[in-house]
Amino acid sequence: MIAAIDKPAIFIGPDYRILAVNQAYQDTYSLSVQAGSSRCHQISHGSEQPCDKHGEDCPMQVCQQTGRSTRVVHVHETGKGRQYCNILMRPVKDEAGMTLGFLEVLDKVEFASSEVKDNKMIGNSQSFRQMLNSINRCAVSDISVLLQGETGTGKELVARAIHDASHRAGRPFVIIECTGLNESLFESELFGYEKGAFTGATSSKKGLIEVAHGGTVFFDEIGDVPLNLQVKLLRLLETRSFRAVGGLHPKQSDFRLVCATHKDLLEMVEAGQFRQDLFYRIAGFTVRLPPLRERAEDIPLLVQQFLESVGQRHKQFTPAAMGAICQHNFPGNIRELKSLVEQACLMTEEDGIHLEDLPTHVSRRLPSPSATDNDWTTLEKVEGEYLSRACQTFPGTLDELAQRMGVSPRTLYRKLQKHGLKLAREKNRIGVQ
Ligand SMILES: Nc1ncnc2c1ncn2[C@@H]1O[C@H](COP(=O)(O)OP(=O)(O)OP(=O)(O)O)[C@@H](O)[C@H]1O
Repeated sequence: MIAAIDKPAIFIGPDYRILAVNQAYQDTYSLSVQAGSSRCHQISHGSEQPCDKHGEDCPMQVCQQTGRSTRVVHVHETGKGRQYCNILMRPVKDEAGMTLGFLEVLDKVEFASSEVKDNKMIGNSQSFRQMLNSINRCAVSDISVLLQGETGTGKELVARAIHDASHRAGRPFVIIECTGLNESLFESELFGYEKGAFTGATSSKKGLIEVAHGGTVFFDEIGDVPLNLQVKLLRLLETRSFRAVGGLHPKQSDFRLVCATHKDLLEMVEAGQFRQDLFYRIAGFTVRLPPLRERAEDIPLLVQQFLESVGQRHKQFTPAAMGAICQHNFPGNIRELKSLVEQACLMTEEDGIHLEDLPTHVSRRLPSPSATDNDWTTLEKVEGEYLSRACQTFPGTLDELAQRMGVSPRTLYRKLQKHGLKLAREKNRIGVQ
């Protein structure tokens, strides 16, 4: 029966001994499995100790405690190096309800890595693994997913990973940027238009929703959709049907919905800024993306990844420089770290990157305010003052300033709007991609 499973699979006893194994499992690991004597942790972790003895949750113990199936993401030592695996562990019982053993079935996680690897989501920390677990759980179904995380935490990357791990992988992945959406953009970009629908519509154009048919639509910054458009969005999500501008007949599109936000949507619902019915429609399953400061142990790995991605793998940060980076709190998260590494590489011709090569806000930690009440100020005020100075003095475009600050242009645009600021040189328009 185990040979009939088309994924790597084993059947194990309560003493971790592998009692049956299929070929796909044998092919995954460099060590050969001796059914009846090899133990699962020896093969998958190269360890004489069960997983829980070296810091990972043992899925078999969870099954024993709960009597139910469980899923967990582990790093396994495969024939191709260390690889993330999504493990399904299922207790197998006899007619009397006695547990005979446990069936373990593996899915290799292709979109993430615990080592430096091109085009993968990199990380090793507990919070990163929890996020992978959530991604794996929701990717296989068609449930609507809400990605909740600060700017630069990788929401777009996760949305793509969910799409790539789903049955829709071969179909389009369409991004709709909600910041700056107004009524006319919403209709023409999302639903398309017919020839002659308005001045300038010299030919008909398909909307993004139609283009996405069979695939995934990613609404980025869904919290920025104005209230008047939320009703239209809700109608689209409920019926999956729409009408092109100037079109007579409704069209249908079959798409999977993934949304992202850095805002607290429930708070917005309470404040009357976000429709409750829309919230429940989009938040079928929520994935939380941890900020970089919560996964600081991943910083050295990510730094190495970014050095490689700019072709500078021979360069190394000195321990003092790496120490300063690890202590920085990264409001722009992974995007900020990436641009920090790129900038630091430009600052030195040598292989060693020193503390002095880092921007001063990273190399010199700000003195903390003393304990007297008068010394404290709000972050909002500091942010406003900093941005106001930047707007007055920065000679480049909004895109360039955003890169310097380690945030996306959209985030910077939002922040400038919030503080009522404008960059004199700014010429870029932000809208639907
Ligand atoms: N785990 C990761 N490993 C490697 N690179 C990552 C990881 N997560 C994010 N990145 C990189 O960080 C940058 C920011 O990621 P992304 O654009 O997905 O963030 P975001 O949360 O959508 O940002 P925003 O809210 O500002 O739109 C990208 O260059 C992305 O490739």
